[in-house]
Amino acid sequence: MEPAALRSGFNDHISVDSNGGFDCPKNKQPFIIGVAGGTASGKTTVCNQIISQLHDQRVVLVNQDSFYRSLNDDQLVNVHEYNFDHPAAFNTELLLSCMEKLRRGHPVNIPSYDFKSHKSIEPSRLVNPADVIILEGILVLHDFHVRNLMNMKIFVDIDSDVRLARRIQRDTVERGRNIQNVLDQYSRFVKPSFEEFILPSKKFADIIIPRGGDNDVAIDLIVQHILTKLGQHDLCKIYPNINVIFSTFQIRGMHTLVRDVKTTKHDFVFYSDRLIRLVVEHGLGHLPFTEKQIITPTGSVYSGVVFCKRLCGVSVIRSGESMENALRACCKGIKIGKILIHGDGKNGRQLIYEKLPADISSRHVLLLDPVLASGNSAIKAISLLLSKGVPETSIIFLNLISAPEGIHAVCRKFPKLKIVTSEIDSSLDKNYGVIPGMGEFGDRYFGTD
Ligand SMILES: Nc1ncnc2c1ncn2[C@@H]1O[C@H](COP(=O)(O)OP(=O)(O)O)[C@@H](O)[C@H]1O
Ligand SMILES: Nc1ccn([C@@H]2O[C@H](COP(=O)(O)O)[C@@H](O)[C@H]2O)c(=O)n1
Ligand SMILES: [Mg+2]
Repeated sequence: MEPAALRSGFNDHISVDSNGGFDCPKNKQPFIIGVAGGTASGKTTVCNQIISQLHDQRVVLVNQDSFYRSLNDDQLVNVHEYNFDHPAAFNTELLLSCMEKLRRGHPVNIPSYDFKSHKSIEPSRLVNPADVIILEGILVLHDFHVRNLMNMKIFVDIDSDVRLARRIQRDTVERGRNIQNVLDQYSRFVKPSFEEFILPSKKFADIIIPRGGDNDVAIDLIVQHILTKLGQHDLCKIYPNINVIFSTFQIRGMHTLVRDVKTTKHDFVFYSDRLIRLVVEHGLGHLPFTEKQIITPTGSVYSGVVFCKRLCGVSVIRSGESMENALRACCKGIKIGKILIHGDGKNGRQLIYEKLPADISSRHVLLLDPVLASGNSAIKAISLLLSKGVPETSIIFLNLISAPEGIHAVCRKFPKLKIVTSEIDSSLDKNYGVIPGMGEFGDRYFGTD
């Protein structure tokens, strides 16, 4: 098996501004999963099943229960009056600061909570940073700030009678309660708070698991999704609209050649063309299709699909023109428009020239530019397409390399378009050139350097 960095084709030393949230460039962003659901729905059970299937990954489980506020003496005397199912019962500030530290790659002490004494107890638990952090608890999808930390939100959904039966069983055996206590607490606090706070948070879930820990298929799908995300670049975890083509040694070899300053113009063009062709083919895979059955020469039925016909290319002059041949080779007779944007440095991009198909608003658009650097040119080009009536969802931006800065800029502004790239680089230099990059693509491709 290839190392993760090789599989995803990225360079590890990401450094992103404070908005991006990385303050520890060598640490990869963990994949954070929130698991909510009513009491005794099977949250802890589901999390343990996910963790056991992720065997050789670094995973930590954080329980919201650990952040219950300790009761004081007055509260302990009247413990039956206390609502443990209200958001105020938790120290959410402390939970947030612990999660934030873990997210930034720092170890953290998580309090230990005792359900019998209703207090935090010593020792606390030292939790080390991990690739996957699972936060589970009744209200983890209730608070906006907690929810915002998550890359994947799960709600465990189980019939309330089953939950009550399991809660009676668990609380009498494990939490030192008697049946009457459990039933009183349930009708007085647990059920009303479930209806007021927990159930409404279900709408924020990406995945709802019926039957909890009995749902092997759901757990298997979740594990597969996590494994896919772990093999991806951090930015793909943040922005689901980025697609980095699956890296192979062939692709790494081609990148090695086109990035090498010593590579001749002839080889640069040859290997760039090969990479461009792969990106174009991958991009075409994101277009819609319709199903079609045909008869083969053996008289058999083949259930296939028909390509999307309403599409066009738009190249950003001049480097984008290097991608036109590959697009023409894949899509016979495709219309290709052109945009010329001028501008130096970080700000100020000016549209100098445009020639676009008159009916572009009804077409899917493959926007061609081999390098996404600061994102300013891309934003100008995409804004022009939108002003022509092209829906954001109909734009696929194809490039060979992308800088994190450009990805942040484009994906934040246009969260519905797709970017298809072959590698994500480390950063931009002070002149807004991509690092490690491949130099001035247009000059190297057209031989004007
Ligand atoms: N699928 C299941 N079948 C039977 N018992 C279960 C199942 N899932 C959980 N339980 C039991 O129900 C109780 C509550 O489950 P738990 O995972 O602790 O729920 P939660 O964390 O949501 O409160 C526990 O005693 C657990 O062993
Ligand atoms: N001292 C406490 C603290 C919490 N509870 C109950 O625990 C439930 C949350 O834990 P789950 O594992 O069931 O999610 C919650 O419903 C509280 O009522 C308690 O009884 N005593
Ligand atoms: Mg639990």
